[in-house]
Amino acid sequence: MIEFIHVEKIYSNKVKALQDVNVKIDKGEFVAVIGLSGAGKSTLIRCINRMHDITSGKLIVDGVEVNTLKGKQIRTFRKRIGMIFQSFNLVTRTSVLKNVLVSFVPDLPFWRKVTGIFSKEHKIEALTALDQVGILDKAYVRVDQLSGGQQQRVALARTLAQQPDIILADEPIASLDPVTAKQVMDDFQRINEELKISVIMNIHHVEMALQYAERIIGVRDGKIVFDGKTEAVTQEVLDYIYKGEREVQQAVEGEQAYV
Ligand SMILES: Nc1ncnc2c1ncn2[C@@H]1O[C@H](COP(=O)(O)OP(=O)(O)OP(=O)(O)O)[C@@H](O)[C@H]1O
Repeated sequence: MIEFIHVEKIYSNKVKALQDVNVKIDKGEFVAVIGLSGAGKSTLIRCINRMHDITSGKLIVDGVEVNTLKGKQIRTFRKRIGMIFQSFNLVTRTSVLKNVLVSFVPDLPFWRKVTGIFSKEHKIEALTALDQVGILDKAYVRVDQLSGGQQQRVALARTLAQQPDIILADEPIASLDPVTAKQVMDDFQRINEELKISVIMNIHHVEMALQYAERIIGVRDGKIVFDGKTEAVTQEVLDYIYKGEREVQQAVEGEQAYV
């Protein structure tokens, strides 16, 4: 479980990116975080794996208070949390398989790191991850010969090979065409349902968020202004998240989902 308790994040330039954030996310949930550009969505998800330090409050992930972790503890903790980016973050001039095998590098003995030789078990795990996202046949293809959607699947396979409990996805479909974006969202859904991995996704495509996530968190000016089931998201709710219209706020007073 991920729990934010009165979390605040102030960047060194004094920008308050998160203000009094209180959220609990259970294992296996598929959560989409939506809101305007600059609302604090990336900051919210990047605090979970300690890419950013929180300024105050508590952030607890599976019983671990994230901000008390140090050095090697952070690396061990991060292995359980996969991260997917808009830009895929792959080494494009090498094979798909090698890109997935990279996820094992931190665990390798020194000589294997130096020689780049991976064990048969690691290769099988990497190929299994590629199979899980439907691109096993591309294992020996160079990444720069793949489409954007296929590259995002390689990134997803690399994360799966880590066997994470949680996947954080920061705008994973932002640079994909609508058809490919849908395929990648299908992958996330399958992984979430079949492997019971929690997915917390920062996403600008509201329709996609509503179609795939079971829960929506709306962020505005660093505050959570909506947190509820996807079915509860109406046009009024979206106006509230994106525009913060006072009339809307008054109209929905008393609704539990608004916070
Ligand atoms: N490293 C940083 N240093 C200083 N300010 C930052 C940093 N990262 C983000 N900010 C600021 O914090 C606020 C929240 O940014 P964040 O990137 O979390 O928003 P976002 O909702 O993810 O936006 P987008 O949808 O454009 O990615 C913004 O005002 C942004 O300018």
